[in-house]
Amino acid sequence: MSEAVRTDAVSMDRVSKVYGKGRGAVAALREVSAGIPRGRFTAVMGPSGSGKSTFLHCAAGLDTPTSGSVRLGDTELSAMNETKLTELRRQRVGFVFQAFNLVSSLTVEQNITLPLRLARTRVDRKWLDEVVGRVGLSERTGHRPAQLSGGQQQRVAIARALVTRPEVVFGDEPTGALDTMTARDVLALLRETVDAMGQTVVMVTHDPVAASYADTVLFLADGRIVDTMDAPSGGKVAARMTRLGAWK
Ligand SMILES: Nc1ncnc2c1ncn2[C@@H]1O[C@H](COP(=O)(O)OP(=O)(O)OP(=O)(O)O)[C@@H](O)[C@H]1O
Repeated sequence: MSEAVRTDAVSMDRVSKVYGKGRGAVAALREVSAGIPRGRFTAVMGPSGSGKSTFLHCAAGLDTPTSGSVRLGDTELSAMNETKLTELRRQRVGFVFQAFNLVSSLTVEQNITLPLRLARTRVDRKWLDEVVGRVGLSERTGHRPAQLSGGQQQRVAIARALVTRPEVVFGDEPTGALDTMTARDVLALLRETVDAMGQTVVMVTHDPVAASYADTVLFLADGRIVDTMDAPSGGKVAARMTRLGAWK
């Protein structure tokens, strides 16, 4: 394997994030160091308030750490200003959130290609067709979001995240608003983007079964990574979460 292939998609080195100042200050991340391997599916779990969203936001350049270093590939994010970070988020990463965040007046295809238009990038028709086919929406490209089920809307959001060929897709509770069966379909799709397309995916979740779709689970507690688990099963993840006091 070449050096370039082995490097992490995201590396975090002693990342701390403190919200607020003085006595009201909250340390959301405390000297977190982690590598997100390329072409793998990583889940981030932990009790409520443990810092999962903050971890994801710092890793994705949506939030700036108070101290420490975050690198996307070879690019150091902490040195970038907001304009450069916006550009980087548009071009190099994709996002899937719990709320699908689709534009209701646009068709499925227009929603999917929106990041390209914002970045003034040409639509690669072949790639668009592949992405749309992969998420199973080829027959729906002219529909509006309101004409789709929740699961289909999240598929549109996943296609929109993939269309720019991002280095990493970040998901913040991407199945949080979906029923169990639909959630499994969406998780299987994320898994497939890793296995069939070589995509790197990082996902924050509360759900041990969702985490079991990942290759590796990072466990956060009180702003620190306290454990990692490879080849997770729902049962093993749930047991670990119970030991962290997540479900008292
Ligand atoms: N903008 C903010 N201002 C002040 N405190 C914040 C802010 N965002 C997060 N926090 C605090 O930082 C800590 C970590 O929050 P974070 O949202 O990262 O946790 P989480 O593990 O994602 O939680 P949950 O599972 O409940 O969504 C919490 O104590 C939270 O209250």
